[in-house]
Amino acid sequence: MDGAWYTGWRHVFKLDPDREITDEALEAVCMSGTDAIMVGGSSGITYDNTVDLMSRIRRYAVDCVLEVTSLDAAVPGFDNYLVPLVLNAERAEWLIGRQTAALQEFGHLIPWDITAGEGYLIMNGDATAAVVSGANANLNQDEAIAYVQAADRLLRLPIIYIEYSGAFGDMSLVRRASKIVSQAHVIYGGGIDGPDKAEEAARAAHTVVVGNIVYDNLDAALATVQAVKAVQIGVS
Ligand SMILES: CC(C)=CCC/C(C)=C/CC/C(C)=C/CC/C(C)=C/CC/C(C)=C/CC/C(C)=C/CC/C(C)=C/COP(=O)(O)OP(=O)(O)O
Ligand SMILES: O=P(O)(O)OC[C@@H](O)CO
Ligand SMILES: [Mg+2]
Repeated sequence: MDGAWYTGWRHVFKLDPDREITDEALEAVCMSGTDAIMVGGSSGITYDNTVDLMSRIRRYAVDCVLEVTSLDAAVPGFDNYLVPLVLNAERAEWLIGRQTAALQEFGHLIPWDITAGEGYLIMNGDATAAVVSGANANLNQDEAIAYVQAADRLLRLPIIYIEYSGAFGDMSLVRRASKIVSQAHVIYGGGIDGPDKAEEAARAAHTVVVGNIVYDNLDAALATVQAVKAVQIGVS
């Protein structure tokens, strides 16, 4: 693993431009000590709601990263950009088709030095991202690990995102993934509802992403920051 901009992240909050957040809640999230705010969502993302959320986060010093899921919402001005590729999508459209279509239109504008691809392995079939991309989440652990190895060793993607959005995942899979990668950075997200699950995930993944609980229970969300920072990943 090199010293790329994401390698120091242990804890990240993901905020959805399509959901409401008060100024007070946003301030608490941005001042929480998290390593970065990732802006992204699977549906309802527009240029206007993305610009609006970015400019509100920009009042704070925290790094602000856009996960680009729609060309319409490719907003300039973020610190970094992440482009998802769904590894276990049923159709190539979600693995590489939409991305190459975007490059034909936008390729000359992309700030490559602050942009990285992320190989999404979507393991919760009920997650919006799984439904949108038709991901085959019905994988056993060995099959899932084969995707991780393909992304790391064959495609040499810099980031592998094990996504259980809405449900807490199999930490033994995440641990195995973090242990087996040769160069990729493993991000885990899904179902973290407070410090206990955050700590468990932090022992298994390089980076832990906390999303929906920000909107459902802010205090529990804020408590995940210290929980993650207090432990080290338990793989080597
Ligand atoms: C200067 C300038 C204009 C900068 C922009 C530069 C830039 C980097 C442009 C990118 C160009 C490019 C190649 C874009 C590709 C865009 C694209 C259409 C990609 C496809 C994305 C994709 C595979 C989407 C599928 C769904 C998915 C994996 C989403 C990931 C995010 C996610 C899971 C969010 C969580 O969603 P949420 O709504 O919270 O879900 P729940 O309901 O489960 O909570
Ligand atoms: O919303 P939750 O379930 O915390 O998941 C976080 C993130 O992985 C979503 O893309
Ligand atoms: Mg969400």
